[in-house]
Amino acid sequence: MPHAATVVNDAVQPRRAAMLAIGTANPPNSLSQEEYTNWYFRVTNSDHLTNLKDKMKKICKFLITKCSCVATELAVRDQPSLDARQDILATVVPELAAAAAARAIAEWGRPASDVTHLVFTTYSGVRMPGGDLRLASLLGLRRSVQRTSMYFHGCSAAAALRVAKDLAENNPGARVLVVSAELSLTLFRAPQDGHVDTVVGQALFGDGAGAVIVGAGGDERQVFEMVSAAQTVLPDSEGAAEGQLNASGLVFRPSFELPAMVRDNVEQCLAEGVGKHVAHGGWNDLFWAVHPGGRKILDVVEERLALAPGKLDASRRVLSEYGNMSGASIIFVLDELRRRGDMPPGGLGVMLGIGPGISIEMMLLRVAAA
Ligand SMILES: CC(C)(COP(=O)(O)OP(=O)(O)OC[C@H]1O[C@@H](n2cnc3c(N)ncnc32)[C@H](O)[C@@H]1OP(=O)(O)O)[C@@H](O)C(=O)NCCC(=O)NCCSC(=O)CC(=O)O
Repeated sequence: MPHAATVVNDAVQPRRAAMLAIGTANPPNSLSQEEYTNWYFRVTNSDHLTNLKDKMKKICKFLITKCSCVATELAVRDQPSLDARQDILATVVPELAAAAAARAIAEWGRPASDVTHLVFTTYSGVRMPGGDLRLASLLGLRRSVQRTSMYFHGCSAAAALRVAKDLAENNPGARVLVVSAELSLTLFRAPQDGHVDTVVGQALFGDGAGAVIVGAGGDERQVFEMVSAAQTVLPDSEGAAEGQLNASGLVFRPSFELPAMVRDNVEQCLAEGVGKHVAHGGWNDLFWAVHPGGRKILDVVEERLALAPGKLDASRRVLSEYGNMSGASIIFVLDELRRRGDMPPGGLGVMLGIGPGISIEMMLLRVAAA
C-alpha cells in the first residue's frame, strides 16, 4: 500500500519542485527483435557468425521491439566514418529531442517561450555548439533560455532531473525543460568473432527521447512531486560501465560484474540516499521507477529489495518495448507509471538511475494530487 509511506519533516521544504508534464518520442521504424537480429547480421555481412547470432537471439527473446532509425540503415550501408555518423547525429538527435519536448510542452499547456532553463543530455554525438542550441531553436525557446548540457553521463536523465529540481527550487518562477535523446547509431558496430559483449550492446541499446517540464510553485497541474534527490557512487566500481569515443564510434562495455555490484549495494544506497526522507514499513510500500539497464539489473534490484511481483512492471515493459535507451529510459518509465493510473495521489515512490561510475541516482517522488 503506497499510502503507508510518509515523508519525514514534510513541511521543511518551502518550495518543492515537481514534474509538470512528460513527453516521449521514438524514431518511426521499429523492428521486432528477431527482425533486428536478422537485419543486423545481414547488413554487417556476418551471417556466417552463427554462434554469435544465436546468442543475440537468446538475449533478444526478452525484448519485443527495437527501434532502428533510418539513419542507422543509411550509415551502415555507406560504411561511415565517425565523421559521417556525427553529421547524422547532429541532425537527428535534436529532432528526436524536439519531438519528445514538443509533447511535454503541449501537455504543460504553456508556450515554449515560457521555458526559462534547458537541461539537455545525450551520449549520441558531440558538437560545438551542442545539440541543445539546435533543440532550443527547433522549439522556439527564448534566446535567453539558460542552457546546460550533460554529455556522456550515460543514464543521465535521472541526474538531469536532479539538476532541474535544484534550478526550479532556487530560481523563483523557473520552468526547466529536461530532455534526454539517444540514438544507438553512435554505438553501432559489426559483430566480432569471440566478442559476445558487442552483440550484448547491439541487442540491448535502443533509440528514444524523453522530456520533462520541471517547476516549483505556480498553478500548473503536477505529475510527480520531486521530494528529495541524491547521488552516490558504488565502491570499487570504476570501469564497470566504461565508454570511450574513438574512430569507430562510442565503444561501451558494461562489465559482467555490473548486475552483482548493483545487487550488493542497492539497498544500502537507498537506505542512505532515500531512507532518511521517508518513513515506510518496507520497500513494497513505495512505487518504483528503475532504470531498465538490462533484464538482470531489474532482477537483482527486485530480488535484493524483496519487491513484490509486478513492482517493476513499468521498467520491464519499457525495456521490452524499446530496449535500454540509456538516459531517456527513466523518463519512459515515469510516463508508463503515470499512464497506468493505478497510483493514488500522495503515493510515494523512488526513481532509481544506474549509470557509468557506477553512479546511482535516487529521487523520492510523490504522486501529485489530481
Ligand atoms: C545482457 C542480458 C540482458 C542477457 O541476459 P540473458 O539472460 O539473455 O543471458 P545471459 O545473461 O546468459 O547472457 C547471454 C550471453 O551474453 C554474455 N554476456 C552477458 N553480459 C555480458 C557482458 N556484460 N559482457 C560480455 N558478455 C556478456 C553472457 O556471458 C552470455 O554468453 P555465453 O552464452 O557465452 O555465456 C543480461 O545479462 C543483463 O541484463 N545484463 C546486464 C546488462 C547491463 O550491464 N546493463 C547496464 C548497461 S549500462 C546502463 O544501462 C547505463 C547507461 O546506459 O548509462
